[in-house]
Amino acid sequence: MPATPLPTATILGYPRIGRRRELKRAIESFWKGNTSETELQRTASELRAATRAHLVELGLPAAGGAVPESFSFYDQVLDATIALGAIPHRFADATGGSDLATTFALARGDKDHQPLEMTKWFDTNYHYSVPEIDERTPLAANPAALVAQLAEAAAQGIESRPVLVGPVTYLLLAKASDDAAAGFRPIDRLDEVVAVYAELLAALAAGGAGWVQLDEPALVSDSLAVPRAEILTLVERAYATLGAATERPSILLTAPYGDSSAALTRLGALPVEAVQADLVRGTLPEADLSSGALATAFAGTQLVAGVVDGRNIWRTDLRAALATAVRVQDAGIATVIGTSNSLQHVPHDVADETKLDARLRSWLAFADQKVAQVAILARGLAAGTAAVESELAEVDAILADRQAAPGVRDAAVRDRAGAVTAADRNRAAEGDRRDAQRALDIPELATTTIGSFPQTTEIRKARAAFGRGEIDQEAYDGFLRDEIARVIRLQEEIGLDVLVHGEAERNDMVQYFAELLDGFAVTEHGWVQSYGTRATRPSILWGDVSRPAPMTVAWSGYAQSLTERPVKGMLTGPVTILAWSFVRDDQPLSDTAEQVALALRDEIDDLVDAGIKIVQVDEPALRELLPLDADRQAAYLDWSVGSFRLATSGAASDVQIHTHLCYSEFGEIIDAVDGLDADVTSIEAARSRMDVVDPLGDHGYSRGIGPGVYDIHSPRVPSVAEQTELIQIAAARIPGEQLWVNPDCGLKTRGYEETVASLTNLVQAARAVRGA
Ligand code: MET
Ligand SMILES: [Zn+2]
Repeated sequence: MPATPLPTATILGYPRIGRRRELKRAIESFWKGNTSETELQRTASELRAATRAHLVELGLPAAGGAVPESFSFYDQVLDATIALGAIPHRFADATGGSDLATTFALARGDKDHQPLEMTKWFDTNYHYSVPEIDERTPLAANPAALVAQLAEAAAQGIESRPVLVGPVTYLLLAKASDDAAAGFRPIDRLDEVVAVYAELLAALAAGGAGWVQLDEPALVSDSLAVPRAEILTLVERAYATLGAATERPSILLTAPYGDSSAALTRLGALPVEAVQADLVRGTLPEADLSSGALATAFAGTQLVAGVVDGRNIWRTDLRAALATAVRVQDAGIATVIGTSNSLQHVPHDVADETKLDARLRSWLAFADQKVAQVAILARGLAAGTAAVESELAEVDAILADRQAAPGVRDAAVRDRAGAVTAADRNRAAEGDRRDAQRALDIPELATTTIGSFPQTTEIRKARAAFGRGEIDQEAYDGFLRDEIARVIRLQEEIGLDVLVHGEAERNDMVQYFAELLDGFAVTEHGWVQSYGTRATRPSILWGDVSRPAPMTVAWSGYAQSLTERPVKGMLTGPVTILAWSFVRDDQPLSDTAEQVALALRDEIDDLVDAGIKIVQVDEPALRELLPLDADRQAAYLDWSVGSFRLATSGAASDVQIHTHLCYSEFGEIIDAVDGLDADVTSIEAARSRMDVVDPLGDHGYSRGIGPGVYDIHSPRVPSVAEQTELIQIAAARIPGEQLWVNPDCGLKTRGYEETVASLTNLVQAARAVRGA
């Protein structure tokens, strides 16, 4: 039993990067050698202290473990790797010195070591460093950082709660290292890993921790290697052991990012002191709630009701959130107000957005506002709804204002979306399109790129100068036109078949469109960590979406005017625009996607009128938004594919529609990819050495396909021989007239030298295979 119960207000985690991305700057300056490790540690420690004090100021109790210790230099999964001492053998000679040095060595690699792979964390746009585990990976508890942070907090008069990715999730997110025997699965080492967690917990208890938080989002996912029912059994096994440990803090077990309702009663029965449920994405187990089974399971266990949404930036409907928490409490369960997941996915503070429209701003809640909301709800839960009636009424009024505000609902947009018919989602038959597109005169094994060319310092400088008003529109446009002309000439010289304009005008493939569409707003400081020191600034999609004017036609049309070869128009698809923005929560995502699709449909029309014959609509986030919950996947794939088809089906048969998806694990969505009905699809494949061509071959995929032959994630230049071999692997399974030759993804993060060398080799490789 907990010595002290968890206070009734908590959050699962807070942004780590700093209000002005101080941590990013400090780390990058350390990487450059401008500051010492001691200085970096001092900055980090100051940032942590400021965060703890700020959370208390915002209403989290200083005592009792309400304040999470969720700092990370780089990534929380990597932190768990360090805490478990699970350093892959291949890094044995690369670690060194301190935990921090090891962290950066694993995250970034060096000339002799590929870094740990990075992949998306559940259905978010945050990337974690994938642990590599085999039978012999060392495991040894390393609680130093966790204990030190606890002591730091104590010195500040705050009793904080260390946060760690839990053992089951950690192992399910790991991959078997290259040294592992065939059939080895990291999860096979669960018992050993749990023993190390027990040691970590003992060290935390000795260090004075009253509570520890162990995150097990694996509990809500159907997308992991182990079926969900089995994950629950593994969690039960792990926490039976951890719960039985005598030297440990009280355990808060969390199940963020999705629906744990089917597991919640069993989780409540575990020998832990608190369990969190995401009640935004998820629901309560109604039958067990009304029968009393949930209360029985939770006897002696607190339930952290995750009623404040940690994934979006809208003010919580406090009345509804409180009602949910009250239902749990009235069932006889000790209830704590919490967030649905860590606030690491939202920016710091709405108050920083002084340039945002005041009315829009009043509807928003970033991390700080969400903490304050948690505190209000906790007061309401303790003292009754009446005690917080004025706060609830204030939110009621704000939500009503939002619903009634101009632009939130645009009759013309809604009428048009309402009139969409099935015919609007269908193009002519595939064969007819193939015939009509022969006029494009595209060779077998046609070579092309994915869209962006290197974003050079000069491009960034020009954009910044234009942003500051130092150069005018005319000068900036002239700069971009010169850049486009250069990129077109370069592609002709290299000998590519289908050209691109290079995307020099785009700061970001989503934000560019968000700035030109109605219904979006852009923030000034709304940074969210994407991975390591990288952050993105998602736009806010707040209203009905429409296109006041063409967005890309001038650039693409200009590029096409410079060459005889076809230039691909380049658009970002509806799902990706939604996935990488903060989207409205007052209507189904599918409705929002339809509006974006209609705007893109008009853009394609205008591109074609301007002489563009090939249009690529990128959907790299199609896989990312796939719900973790298997029950919700079919409906998602249906609307997401439908929105792509709505965007692209206005194109006549002689217009070739391309799409691009940059990941290779697409076996599970191959039917959906087929359903997009794009004439040509490019996908990532180089790193997996064309693994995707087998599923495609088995599937009998009949349209154009461009499996990447050039890994653009590193500056390495792939040789002609290497790219030839990859093309040959693909050509063995896919007929030449269907096969395209292209890199894995866009080139914007690459330098020119390596890009030119790699593309030159790519063209030669395609010619070699064609000639063979
Ligand atoms: C993340 S997918 C990127 C596609 C985009 N057209 C580019 O080349 O950059
Ligand atoms: Zn890509």
